[in-house]
Amino acid sequence: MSQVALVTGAAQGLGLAIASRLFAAGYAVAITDLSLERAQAAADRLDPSGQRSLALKLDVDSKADFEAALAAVVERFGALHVAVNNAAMTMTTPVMQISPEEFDRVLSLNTRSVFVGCQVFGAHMAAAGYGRIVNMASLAGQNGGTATGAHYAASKGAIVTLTKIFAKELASGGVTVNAIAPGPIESPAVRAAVPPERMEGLLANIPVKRLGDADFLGDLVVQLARPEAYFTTGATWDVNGGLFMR
Ligand SMILES: NC(=O)C1=CN([C@@H]2O[C@H](COP(=O)(O)OP(=O)(O)OC[C@H]3O[C@@H](n4cnc5c(N)ncnc54)[C@H](O)[C@@H]3O)[C@@H](O)[C@H]2O)C=CC1
Ligand SMILES: CC(C)c1ccc(C(=O)O)c(O)c1O
Repeated sequence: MSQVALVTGAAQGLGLAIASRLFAAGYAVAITDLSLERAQAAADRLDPSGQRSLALKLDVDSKADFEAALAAVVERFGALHVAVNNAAMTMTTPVMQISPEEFDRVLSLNTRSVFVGCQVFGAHMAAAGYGRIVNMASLAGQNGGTATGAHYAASKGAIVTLTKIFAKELASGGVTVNAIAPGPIESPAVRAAVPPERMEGLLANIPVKRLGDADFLGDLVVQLARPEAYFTTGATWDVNGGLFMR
């Protein structure tokens, strides 16, 4: 039986790249997203036979959706070994104009979702005595991001802290919890956020002068998901072309 992974926000972008690399590494993969149709379309492209994939609706704002997705994965594949809390939203509003409601919305979708995902998936994994959780943070959570993304940056910084807390809590259950903090990665979201005329300026600021590679992030998840990766937990893996160094 294959090892089993679940990725949130996996219908496109980095989540899809991560799901694809896990699938290529032999995992059975649950591709989850806000829209079941988009998750199903991504799963159909990845795995036309449907033998090692499962498309699910999982709105990360809903704890019930996490619980239902876990139950569906266990029913179909028998277990869940790897969970990637990837889904998030961005909003761009000058920091002094962000309303409390907008702040709450971003923190709920980006941070509370990771908290709930670690609780729900972590409890299942710890009961089984084994698991791997990877949380998607961001360079913005390390360096403060931009003046129009204060809530986004704060939401991602909090993921780094939550990752350490759950790593300690779940270690005795054989579960590791790590975060990845990417800088700008070649992806639909970066292409949408950075118009062509601003791309040169962005690249000029990156020490390696290139965008990051989404498949590399997927391969990093595959490495962190290996049983042999038991000794890295609570860590945040920077993938940012030199934009932030500890
Ligand atoms: N693209 C980049 O360069 C960077 C991305 N990141 C992080 O990587 C992750 C993925 O980013 P991208 O692929 O660029 O984003 P994206 O916007 O292309 O994809 C996000 C996916 O999440 C889904 N989603 C949105 N709300 C959801 C909800 N409530 N429940 C479930 N799914 C939902 C969307 O439908 C979409 O499929 C995010 O956590 C983001 O903050 C971090 C640093 C850089
Ligand atoms: C694709 C989005 C807008 C994006 C771009 C850059 C960063 C970063 O450098 O930290 C992000 O976190 C993003 O989400």
